Formats: sequence, structure tokens, C-alpha cells
Amino acid sequence: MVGSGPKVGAMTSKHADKYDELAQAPATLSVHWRKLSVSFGETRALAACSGDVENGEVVALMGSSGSGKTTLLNALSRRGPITKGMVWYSDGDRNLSWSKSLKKLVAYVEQDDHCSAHLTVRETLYYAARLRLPKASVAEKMRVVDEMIDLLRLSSAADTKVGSALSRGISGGERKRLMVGQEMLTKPKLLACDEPTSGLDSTIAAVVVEALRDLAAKQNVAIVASIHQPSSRIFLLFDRLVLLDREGVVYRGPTATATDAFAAFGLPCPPAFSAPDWLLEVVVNDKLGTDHRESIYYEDTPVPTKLIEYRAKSRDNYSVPATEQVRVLFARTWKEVWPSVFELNSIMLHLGNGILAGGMWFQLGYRERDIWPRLTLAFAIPITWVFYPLLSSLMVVPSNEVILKKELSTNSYKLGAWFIVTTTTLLTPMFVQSLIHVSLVFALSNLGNFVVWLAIYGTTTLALLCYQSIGLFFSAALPASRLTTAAMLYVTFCFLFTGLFVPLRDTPIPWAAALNPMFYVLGLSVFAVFGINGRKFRCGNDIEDEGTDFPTSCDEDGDGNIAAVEIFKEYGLDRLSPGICVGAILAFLITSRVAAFIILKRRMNAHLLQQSELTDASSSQRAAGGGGLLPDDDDDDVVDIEIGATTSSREGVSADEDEKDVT
Ligand SMILES: Nc1ncnc2c1ncn2[C@@H]1O[C@H](COP(=O)(O)OP(=O)(O)OP(=O)(O)O)[C@@H](O)[C@H]1O
Repeated sequence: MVGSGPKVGAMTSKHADKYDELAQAPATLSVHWRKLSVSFGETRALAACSGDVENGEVVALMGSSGSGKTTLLNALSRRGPITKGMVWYSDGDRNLSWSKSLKKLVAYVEQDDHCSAHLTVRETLYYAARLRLPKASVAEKMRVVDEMIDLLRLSSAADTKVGSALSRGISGGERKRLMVGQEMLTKPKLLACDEPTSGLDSTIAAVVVEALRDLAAKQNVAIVASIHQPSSRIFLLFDRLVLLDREGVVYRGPTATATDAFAAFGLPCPPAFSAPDWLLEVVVNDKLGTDHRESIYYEDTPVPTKLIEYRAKSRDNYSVPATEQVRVLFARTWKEVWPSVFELNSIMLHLGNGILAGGMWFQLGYRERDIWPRLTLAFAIPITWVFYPLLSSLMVVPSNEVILKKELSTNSYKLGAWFIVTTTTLLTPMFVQSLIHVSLVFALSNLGNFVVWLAIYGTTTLALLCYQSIGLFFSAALPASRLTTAAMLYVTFCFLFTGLFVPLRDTPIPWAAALNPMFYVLGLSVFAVFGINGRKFRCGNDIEDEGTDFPTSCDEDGDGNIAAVEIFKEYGLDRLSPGICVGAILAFLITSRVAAFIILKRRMNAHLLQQSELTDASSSQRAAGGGGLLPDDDDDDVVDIEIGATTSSREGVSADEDEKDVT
């Protein structure tokens, strides 16, 4: 909607000096937008609208569902596209264009932000401070964390775990404030919050909005928050309101006088309605009509004639050193993983599995009839450690993606550090649990001496590492909705094509085993069970006339001994050697792990590139000669510019200096 503000001064491309550079970080930020609209293909997500959020104030963004509140927040914080219109930022008298350096002063709190369930409020903030405040000393970081806890009124919950749907932790309101606190540690000057009160009752929601007010006042931050159906009390905690419908802005101005403005147009708030309910009623049912829409708001800040680009000095851009990234990530991940290492359910599960398997293969001997049970046991032990690591790593990428994107975009750490730390830390519970399982089955089934145990545990560990890597590959390469199907099909393939059930030469695709890591795991496990202690098996079965499967070793009377090599031959494993098996498993392990990392890196780079393109949009306009960003002299009183429509060189633009590669 077009405001009734003053006519914007004439501007043409002759303003060659309009983009100066600012080296000093702005002390405050206000954001202004004019005739801003966003479309996704044919879908109009935000109709042309204008507004301002001044530093130190908290502005509510209300409107009908689908009116574009989230889209507007994304556009203002440059996380989302701008199709037409203009957004600029101001620091007192100076008007600033968007730049990568400015991005560090703009924070965004998502509606469904994620944080670790196992960390306390203080730990969450402290780890965030360690990653995002590279220049601060430990004491300063702790002071900033304590200050944030006080400011957001989180003192009583400071040492409570965040919790999750499954484990009780802090309340919903405390969680929302923690999300805000995490973003505010770096002291941004503009904060966009997507529905900070959603899911909260009105008392708790009021505490959240009061905390935002405190932040705005004490840290001089401009805050804009989308909000659904606030109570009157919460509504009035906001300084101003931007009320949207699908056609644009219906009202922007002080919250206190919003209903008066509507009353002036014959829409007084009925006694049965609270002010915010009535405003929503007006927009949802389009009661205002087109006549009055444009007249309701206050005067616009004039569109500037000159924009300055803030370029931080490159030394202001660095992140914490790689060793510190690894230390913090490890400490943070360990806090999450540690409780699962000796978690009662999983210990019981693996003890139970061990006892069941030990009961089935109980105290095996060294007769011919023990060969098949030993062989199947050599299969059964590692197969457990194929399923668990594969299935438990499937969700690693989907469940971390939101936080990963966020932390990578704030340059908190490199993807490589995260990948190494997370994937290795997650192995710890599996190492402990496989140790329990393997040792129990081993002891109950009488598989051999310590060296045999070591070989079997080594095989299991290799299988575990290999299948965790394959799980990570799936996790990075496939959408979450396809993961279980793909993994189950793959597990079935691995399970069947080992040569154990049907000799591989008798299958239509005998070469399939070569592509099956389980084939090599089974081979190695059979070597461990039969080949290490050199024990031979006494020929003969208990059942008369049953004959022998090993005629070269056993005579007609059933006398003789069967060596391991005969067993390998009988089951088609004689062409394998432990070296080939280890080599093949390592090849699968390394290939899938590296592929998982490369794919994840591409995914994250694509996200960062998209953000970077949004950031660069205004810079590209600038490089195009300036005519695009600021309005030419025409009859319209607001700008109408197609940001992003211009492609051009970017000489003199700071974007390159901190171009991101997440590795
Ligand atoms: N990436 C996108 N692609 C296509 N359409 C989109 C996209 N993002 C938003 N939209 C559409 O744009 C419109 C505005 O979406 P937006 O999420 O900004 O609305 P909202 O006011 O925040 O809604 P709500 O109050 O229901 O959360 C909706 O119709 C939505 O479906």
C-alpha cells in the first residue's frame, strides 16, 4: 500500500557519490522498507508494503494467515528474496545499504528454532558465546552470558536442561527467550522474531514480549516480531503495529491508537472484542474496504538520496580458531551423547540381545555339526552392528540441518569440524554397547580365546564404522522422507547377498556380493571364528548315515579332522583373505564417509550461496550504476525497483572478502 507520506526527493544516476563506505560499525540500526513486495514464481507472498522499525522500539507484525509476515521478516533480515521495492537501514543520520558486514548486526529468531535438549540454559548460551565471540576472553564470555540470563529473566531456569518432547526441561516461554538470548549474544542491532509467542499462554507470552522490550530498551535494538492473536496486554507492550492483509499494509502506527484510527473510518472496536482481536477481524473479513486503506498510517521516513555501505575491517570477520571450534563442538556434542552411553534402555537391549544370542548358540563345540552354527554365529554377531549404526545415523543430517545452516551462516565453525566431531562422538555409545554385546555372546557361545575375541570385536567395529558411514551417506544424499525406505532396501540387499543363504555363483547376479560390504564383513568374521585359533573340527555327525560335507577331510567312517581352509572352500570364501576383507570394508567406509561430507558440503554451500545472493542483491544494483537502487524522479512517491533483476560486475563490493566455503 502506498503511504500518504511526503513526496520523495528526485534521484537519478547522477548521484555518483551516493555509496560511500563506512568502516565504523553502526551504533544503532533502524530498518525502513518502501513498496516492498515478494513473489515466488506466480505466487505473491507479500503485496507491496512500506514501514519502519526504529532502534529501541518493538514493532508487532500482525495480519491474516498467509499475508506475508514471515516473508517480510525474511526480506528485512535478508534471509529471503525481495522482488520489488526498497529496504534500507539507518544509523542515526546515515542511511546504509545492505552488506555482508551489516548482516552480522541483524539477527533472526525462527519460529521453530532448535537447540540441544541435554544442555542447560547457561551451557547453551556459553557454548554459543564460545563459538560466536572470538575476541572475548573467557571471563567476558561468561559475563555476557550472565547478563543475557538476567536480561531475559532466565535466572531461575539457568541451570535447568532445555529438554525435549520426551524429556521435560525448561518451559516453552523460557525456551523462546533462550532462542532470543542465543541470537543476542553477538549484540545485533536489529532482531527479527518469527512468532516468539506461538504456543504460549498469554501470561507466559507477556513475559517473552516484556523481555523483548527490555532488550530493545537496554541494548538499543530494533525489534520486529510477527505475532498471532495477542491479548490486549501483550498487544500494548509493542510500541507500534504493522497490520497486513493479502493486499498489503492496512495499518501502521502506534498500537495504542490503532483502534481509534479504525473507529475514525466507522469501524469502532465493539465491546465484545479486544483491540487486537478487532484489528484481525477487520483484516480477515476485509471490513475496511479499499477507500480508507491508504489513509490510516503515519508519515513515512523519506527515502534517502544517498546510501552508505558498511564494510567491517577484515579482522572483524574472523571466527574462532579451528582447535577451539573442535573443542567447543566436542564439549557440546559430548553433553548430548554422554547420557546415551550408559542409557538403561540401550544397555538392557544389548544385554538382552547378547543373552538371547548366547542362549541360541550356547557352548558350541568342535565337531562337524558345530561348523554351521559357528558360521551362522559369525554372521549374527556383526549383522547387529550393521543395523544399528546404519539406522541411527540416518537422521544425523535432517535433525541437525536447521542448526547447522544457522551456525554455518553465522560463521560459528567450519562444516569439516562439525562433521568430524559429531560423527565420531556419536560412535561412543555404539562402541560401548557393541563391547557388551560381543563379549556376552562370545563368552556364552564358547567361541575361543582372547585373540579370537579381539578379532571378532575388531570385525564388529569395522562393520560398525562402515555402516555408520553408509548411513551418513544416505542421510546427506536423500530427503528425510525417503531415508527409511532406502535404508531398509539396502539392509535387505546386504543381508541376502552374502553367499550364506544361496551360493553366490547360483544367483543371477553373482557379482552383487562384491558391492556388498556385508560380504566382506562376513568373510572377516568367519576368519576370526575359524581361522585364528587353528582348531580343527572332528569329522562325523551324531546322526547315523548322515555322511559328511567334507569328504576330502573325513573318511567313510567319519574319522578325520576338518581344517579352517576346508570350511572356507565349502562356503565359497576361499578366494577372500583377511587383507582383502579389511581393504574392501575400509574402501566402503572411506568412500561413503567422504561422499557424505561432499554432498553435505554442497547442500550447505547451496544454502549459503542463496543467502549470499540475497546479500549481494543490493550490491549488484550498486555496481550497475546506482540507477536501480534509488528512485528516479517520477510521479510516484515511493520507489519501485526490481532488486535482483540486474546482474553486473561487483567491483568495489566487500562481498568477496568473506566469501564462504563451509569446509
Ligand atoms: N518459498 C515459497 N514458495 C511459494 N510460496 C510461498 C513461499 N513462502 C511463502 N509462500 C506463500 O506466501 C504466502 C505468505 O507466506 P508467509 O509465510 O509469509 O505468511 P504468514 O503471514 O507468515 O502466514 P502465517 O501467519 O500463516 O504463518 C503464503 O500464501 C505462502 O504459501
